[in-house]
Amino acid sequence: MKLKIYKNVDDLIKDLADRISEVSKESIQARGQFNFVLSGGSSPKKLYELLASESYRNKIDWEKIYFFFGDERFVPADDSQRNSLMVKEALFEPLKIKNSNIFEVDTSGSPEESAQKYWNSITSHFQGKLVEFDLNLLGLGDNSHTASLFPNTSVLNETEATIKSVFVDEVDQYRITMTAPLINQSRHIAFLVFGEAKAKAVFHILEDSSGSVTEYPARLITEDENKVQWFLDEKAASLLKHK
Ligand SMILES: O=C(O)[C@H](O)[C@@H](O)[C@H](O)[C@H](O)COP(=O)(O)O
Repeated sequence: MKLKIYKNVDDLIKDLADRISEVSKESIQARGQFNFVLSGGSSPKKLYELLASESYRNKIDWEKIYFFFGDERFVPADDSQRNSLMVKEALFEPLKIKNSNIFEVDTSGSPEESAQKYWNSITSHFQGKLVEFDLNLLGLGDNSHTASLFPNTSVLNETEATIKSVFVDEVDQYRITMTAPLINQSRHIAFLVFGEAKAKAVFHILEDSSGSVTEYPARLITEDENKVQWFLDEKAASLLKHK
C-alpha cells in the first residue's frame, strides 16, 4: 500500500483534498459521476471544511458527486453523534449539495431494517450493477477499527459486500456499516489518520503481524497498493520502523 507521512496535519489534509479532486475528475470523465464514501469521527472534519472552502469549491464538479457513509451510528437523524450531521455542517450545507446527491442512513426502523434499506438505496443507485465506489475515505480508531468494523464483532466475518447492522459492546450502540468486502470493492481507498493516539493501531495494521484480524479489524481492508493510500502524520506513524 502507498504511504505518505506528513510533518503537519494541514499539509496532509491539503494533499488528501487534492487527491479527492483528482479522483473526482477521473471518475466523472470516465463514468459521469463520482461516488464518494465519507468517513465519520472527528479526523475528517477539517478535510470536509477545506473541500467546502473557496480553494476547492470551484475545483470540483459537485453536481456530479454522490455521497455515501461508510458507517453511521444508529441514533436519530438529529442526534449530535450522527456522522451525517457533522458532514452536513462541514460540507453539504456550505456547498448547497442537493439531497438527491446524498445517501444518508435512515434509522427510523430497526437496525436490520435500516441496514437493508440503506443497501437497497445504494444498489438502486448502481442500477443493480456491481457496487464499486470511486473513493472510500476511512479513519482508524485507536483500537484498530475502521468504519464500524470493531474488534471481536460478528460483522468481521461477513463475506458479502453489503451493509450490515451490528451491536458494538465497546460503544454500547448499534452501528450500520459497510462490510470489509464492500469497502474492498472500491476503486480507491484512502485512510486519513493523524495523532499520537493512533500510533499503536497504525503499527498493528501496517507492520505488526501478531494477533488476529478480529483484534485489528482494519487489517481486513485490502493491501492492494493500486487501491489503498495511507495519509499519516508523523505522530501516527511514530512506531513504524519501515517508513
Ligand atoms: O463512525 C465513526 O466514528 C467513524 O466512521 C470511525 O470509523 C472513525 O473513522 C474512527 O472511529 C476514527 O475516529 P476519529 O477520527 O474521531 O479518531
